[in-house]
Amino acid sequence: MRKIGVLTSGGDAPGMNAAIRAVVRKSIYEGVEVYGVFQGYQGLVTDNIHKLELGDVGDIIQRGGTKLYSARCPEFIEPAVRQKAIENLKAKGIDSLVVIGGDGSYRGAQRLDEEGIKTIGVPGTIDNDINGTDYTIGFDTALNTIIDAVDRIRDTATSHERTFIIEVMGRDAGDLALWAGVAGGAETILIPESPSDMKEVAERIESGMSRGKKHSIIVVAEGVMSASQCADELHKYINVDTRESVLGHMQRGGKPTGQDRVLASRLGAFAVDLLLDGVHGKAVGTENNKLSATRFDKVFEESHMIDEGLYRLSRELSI
Ligand SMILES: Nc1ncnc2c1ncn2[C@@H]1O[C@H](COP(=O)(O)OP(=O)(O)O)[C@@H](O)[C@H]1O
Ligand SMILES: O=P(O)(O)OC[C@H]1O[C@](O)(COP(=O)(O)O)[C@@H](O)[C@@H]1O
Ligand SMILES: [Mg+2]
Repeated sequence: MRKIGVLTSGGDAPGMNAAIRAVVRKSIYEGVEVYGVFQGYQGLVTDNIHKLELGDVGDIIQRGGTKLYSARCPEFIEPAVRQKAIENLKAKGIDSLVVIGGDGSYRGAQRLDEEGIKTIGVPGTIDNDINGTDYTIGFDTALNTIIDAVDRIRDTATSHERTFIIEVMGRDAGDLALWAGVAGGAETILIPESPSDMKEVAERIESGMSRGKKHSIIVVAEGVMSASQCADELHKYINVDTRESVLGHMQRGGKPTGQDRVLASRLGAFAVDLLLDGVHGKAVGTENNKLSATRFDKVFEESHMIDEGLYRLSRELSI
């Protein structure tokens, strides 16, 4: 009988639990034993690996975070450390692994696959910074959390006639900032993929003020600069009353949206299907809403791109 392991790694993302549930239930449905690795790659190394049953993943589809816990395990880049992980898996007869995580986790997954554990990656990160999928699990939930925050901040921005600078997560990617900025009607969106000139930002705010506009919302991706740096930069060109809001980890938690639950369920089950068909060394995703699988080396070939058309639109709609 084949045995499949499953782990979550890197930053937790809403919908990871739904993905774990899908991997576990689909494996058992197919007559395969499934093992949960607790604490990501760290748990592989410390042998924190336990058999899971149907009931172990009951009542989690609606929960944020990850029942298997997550970790960042920098030492996993060392071949000797990974060897220990592989020995732990093989000792339990586990030859296949589903890694639910982000781009960093995929690097570890690729290494494990090359070193003899048949591995499939499932994209779980709020950042939406992975090639080979239209969306990552957790992005939609984080996006909606940010939109809610922007809407609330807008009330105060309007009432007090202030400029608000809202810093959002995304690591080196601007997707969360771009999508939340468009959906929240931000006047300015600053993303790493398209460097902005702060003088021009100040001029746009000034031109809005000359038309009678009294408040302004700037959404800045953490990959560009912090909210306080952004305020300092802005004040070099314009004298406006600013307030900064760093949304932080509230963006990462919370109940997954329907989109994220469905995406996670589809991708988790697909990962099991692929392993049972003998496919490995790939990451699953959806492209144009169809299930897809992309070799890890292809996923890493190019850096993640934002939707240029959406960025252009954001500029056109926020004059
Ligand atoms: N080059 C690499 N080789 C092996 N493992 C890696 C590599 N890069 C990252 N990892 C593992 O993946 C983990 C998660 O990566 P990280 O970038 O923190 O999060 P995410 O997977 O969400 O992007 C790291 O803590 C490390 O254990
Ligand atoms: O929780 P930490 O370790 O402070 O990390 C913060 C980072 O994690 C994220 O929330 C998610 O990133 P990953 O999915 O790559 O782990 C980033 O947006 C952010 O930069
Ligand atoms: Mg990442």
